[in-house]
Amino acid sequence: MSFTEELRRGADPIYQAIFKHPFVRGIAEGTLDKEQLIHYVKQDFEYLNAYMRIYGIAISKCENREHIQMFNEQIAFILNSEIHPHQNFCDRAGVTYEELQGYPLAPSAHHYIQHMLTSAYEGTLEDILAALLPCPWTYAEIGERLLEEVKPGPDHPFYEWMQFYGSRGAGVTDKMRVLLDEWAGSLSESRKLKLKEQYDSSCRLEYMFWDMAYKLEEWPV
Ligand SMILES: Cc1ncc(C[n+]2csc(CCO)c2C)c(N)n1
Repeated sequence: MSFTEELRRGADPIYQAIFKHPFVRGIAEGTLDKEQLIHYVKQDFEYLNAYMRIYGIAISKCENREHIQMFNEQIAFILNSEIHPHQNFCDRAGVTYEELQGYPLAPSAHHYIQHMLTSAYEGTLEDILAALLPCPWTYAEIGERLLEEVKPGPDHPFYEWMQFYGSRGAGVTDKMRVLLDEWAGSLSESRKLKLKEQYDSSCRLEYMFWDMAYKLEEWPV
């Protein structure tokens, strides 16, 4: 089994909890409230800004152009394409995308971003990939499962969202996995354990991000 297969298998209980989460079920069933969609997009807009900055830190640690290009392409993809699923949520909530931009981070989004930033500033490229990987991997699996289960037509309120994440194949997930598997091959068991901790934390924080949006989580004071 490859290193990233081991990571995925070890985190399976978290993946299963994400698939069952009421926000994800709400996408399948088209039952999310306007406020929940708005909270998600406000927080995710900031999350994606942070994600691009972390790609930038990763670029600063790259030793060849092939790797620089991969991270650079991913930044461009976030800027130009990841706006489509957000637009789907905005349309359903009856708001413009622009009015949801520039809000402060809620606790779980804050925690997730801090976790990725710590990996990026303190770690190596392997640490960064381990912390970034659950983002595309969980969304690709959610999208594929929802397309398979719901088989949405264009009249489903979250048709575009499901098409976007469910039909791109493994894409960036595979690119990150190939690199991480290659690099992890020469690492000690204790370093691999550290990478697993980075990966598992991001999986848990993916769960928390859905939960934050569903419960409209804010700082209590
Ligand atoms: C909390 C959260 N997690 C994952 C994604 C999905 N996503 C964000 S960037 C990206 C591509 C990485 O190059 C993917 C798949 C999201 N939008 N929000």
